[in-house]
Amino acid sequence: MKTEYQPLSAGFADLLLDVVCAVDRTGRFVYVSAACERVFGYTPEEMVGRVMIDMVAPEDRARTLAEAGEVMSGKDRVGFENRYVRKDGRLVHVMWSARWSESDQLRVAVARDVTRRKRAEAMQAAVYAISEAAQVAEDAQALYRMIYQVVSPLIPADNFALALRDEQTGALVYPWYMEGARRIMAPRPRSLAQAFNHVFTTGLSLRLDDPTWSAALAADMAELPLAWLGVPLHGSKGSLGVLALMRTSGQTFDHDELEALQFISTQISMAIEHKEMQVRLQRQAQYDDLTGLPNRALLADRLDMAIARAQRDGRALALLYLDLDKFKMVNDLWGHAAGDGLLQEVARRLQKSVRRADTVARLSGDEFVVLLENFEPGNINETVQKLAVAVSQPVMIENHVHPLRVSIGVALYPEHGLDARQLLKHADSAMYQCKRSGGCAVQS
Ligand SMILES: Nc1nc2c(ncn2[C@@H]2O[C@H](COP(=O)(O)OP(=O)(O)OP(=O)(O)O)[C@@H](O)[C@H]2O)c(=O)[nH]1
Repeated sequence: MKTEYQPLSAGFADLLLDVVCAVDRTGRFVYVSAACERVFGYTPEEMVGRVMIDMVAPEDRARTLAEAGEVMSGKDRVGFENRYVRKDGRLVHVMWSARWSESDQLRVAVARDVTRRKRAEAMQAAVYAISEAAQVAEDAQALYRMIYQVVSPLIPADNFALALRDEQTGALVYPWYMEGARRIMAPRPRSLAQAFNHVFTTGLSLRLDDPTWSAALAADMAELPLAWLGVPLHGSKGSLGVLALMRTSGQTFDHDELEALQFISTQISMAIEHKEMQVRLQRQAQYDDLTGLPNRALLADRLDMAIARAQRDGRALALLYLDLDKFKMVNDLWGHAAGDGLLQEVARRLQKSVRRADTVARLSGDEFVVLLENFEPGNINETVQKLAVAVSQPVMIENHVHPLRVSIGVALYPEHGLDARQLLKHADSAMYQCKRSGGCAVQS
């Protein structure tokens, strides 16, 4: 039975939450239902007559035209997704159901806003990507870059900056940022630093569209960042720093973007903390806490590599084993802290006496090793003498001049050994011989 009742003509289309639309052969909208204003930001009057493809995000245009071709060839299509640029400049993710009406010579379609679902999927993927980055990033800088690569497609901005708490001073430092054409981070006006500090000290997110902040920025810089979004990074032991995005295009950040950045910042904080701990542990495993010099483990690695290079290039290397004479007396007379200070001073003196490419390591207590690469064996006495003189300068301890002496034993590659163990053993026993004989400077 044919009914006279025509639902669409009764205004039903305008009650739908999805957008109903029709596009003619030339690609222009000829009809759009009222929901278009919610989805695209344009009223039906503003949309009708416009060329559909002009409203599609540029990156999605080619495949959108291909899809339109499929529909016009008579295929009913459901589930195609693309992005439109809304009137306010933001992107909206749309899922389509469309078919060609031969009688009307129109493409008729229903569009559903799937931005929220897309965002939720993107957030999940971002959280996963960041936790993976924390595992695979080689160092902190690599991790910061990966964080940027995850965040930037999620919340587009032309400036991105990570500000982190400096362990020594407790103040914010800026270890990583990415700038757009209009540079903001490098000049870093005072008011911008204030915005970072505000988020850092309050632990609260900030969207910089507050007119008082903007005025302060305007006074500081000619090219004002019109939008700034900063979220705190909370670590397990307090504030880690701030992650901020800046737009100079005039487009502000919306509440959804603030929420997205806040959501992902938890994962970012965990990743940064994880990496910081890894770096600390790595450092502790390779360096001596007191002097900052390479420890026995790192020396072993460097020595192996140096021997391999010396062997390949047919060059010599020298290993000097140093032990302070009567160091125990310093501890006994002036206390352990004074002894520590003296060991640090010896480390400084040794480092100043060799080339940057050479290695000065602390093995334990008052024992140090110096590894000299590309060494001319004929210069050994002169070199040892130079080091002995540098180390043996008297030190001031609590306003007393304390004399300092050192025993040094030398091993040369390949003369005294072909591997690390042989060389260390030779240099060590040469040093003991030196010490037993009452403090000679050179003994190989
Ligand atoms: N202050 C300080 N002392 C240390 C540290 N590590 C080891 N020592 C002390 O350094 C001393 C090293 O021992 P020895 O090499 O036998 O002392 P020495 O008086 O130099 O003896 P000789 O080498 O025979 O002249 C010991 O008293 C250790 O307790 C440290 O990190 N700081």
